[in-house]
Amino acid sequence: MTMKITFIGAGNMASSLAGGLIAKGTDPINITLSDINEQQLQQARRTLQVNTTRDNVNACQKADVVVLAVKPQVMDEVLEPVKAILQQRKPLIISIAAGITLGKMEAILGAGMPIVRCMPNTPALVESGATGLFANQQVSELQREQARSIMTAVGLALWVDNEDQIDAVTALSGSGPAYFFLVMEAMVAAGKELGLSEQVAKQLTLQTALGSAQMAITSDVDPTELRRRVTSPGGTTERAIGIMEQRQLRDIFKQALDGAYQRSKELAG
Ligand SMILES: NC(=O)C1=CN([C@@H]2O[C@H](COP(=O)(O)OP(=O)(O)OC[C@H]3O[C@@H](n4cnc5c(N)ncnc54)[C@H](OP(=O)(O)O)[C@@H]3O)[C@@H](O)[C@H]2O)C=CC1
Ligand SMILES: O=C(O)[C@@H]1CCC=N1
Repeated sequence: MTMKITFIGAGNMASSLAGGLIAKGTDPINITLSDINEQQLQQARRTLQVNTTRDNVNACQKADVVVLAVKPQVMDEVLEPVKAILQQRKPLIISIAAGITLGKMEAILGAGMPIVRCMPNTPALVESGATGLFANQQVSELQREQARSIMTAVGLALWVDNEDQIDAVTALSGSGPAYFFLVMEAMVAAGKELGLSEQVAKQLTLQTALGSAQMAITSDVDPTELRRRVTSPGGTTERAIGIMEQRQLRDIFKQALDGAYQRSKELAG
């Protein structure tokens, strides 16, 4: 379906999403990126050949879909100046901002606006993103399909059952890439301690992460069983996993995700 899409905010996430859409066949002529930062816009023009502007109101003039891709902390100041044009035209609004609730956006923009709140993640940049979406009552079936197709262009996109679950998605897959990167950092450092060069430790770590994710995704077997198959009785993995369990790794993840979930709630302001 041909639609004109405007991104307000042309940072990491907007350029990943726009890049994914273009890779999947959207003509860059139908994409506009609006930002206060000229450097971001220059880069977008150079790498994506999209339309760019520093005028958010102008960027909303012809859009069928407006993606809000600014930091949660500036959402109020971004929405106030565009609210009249959005009210007049009622495009589909898709917010990717962490924590900003539908209620908050409806309160600023006024009633009757179709809004999808969603949470993608940075692997969208390599078309391997994971996104949770939730729509308000004003979003039509066609608009639901538009929102889903935008997010599917950069990876997996799943509707969740209620808005609260978007905060859970934020804690799980929104922030999730950082958890895996931390594990990679820790494994490379530990490999170095055991005498491997940085380069070898890094290559082996990254390939192991990729292989494990590919196995878990492509196999019918769940991660618990896949782990069991690596863990020979009395072997090396058993020793390592035993230490992780003893150090309460599961509890650390539980607390960490809970912290991210609470922070998502706080960001609503
Ligand atoms: N990074 C991530 O992993 C994820 C982020 N998100 C959400 O996506 C949103 C964007 O994040 P991200 O792309 O990382 O952030 P970035 O900081 O990379 O991009 C935001 C852009 O918005 C610009 N901006 C600030 N004020 C305005 C304004 N008034 N009008 C237009 N543009 C403006 C910023 O300019 P300047 O830099 O000059 O301030 C910046 O270029 C956030 O709300 C975040 O919660 C969602 C999922 C994952
Ligand atoms: O850390 C953040 O607040 C954003 C949202 C999810 C990933 N990055």
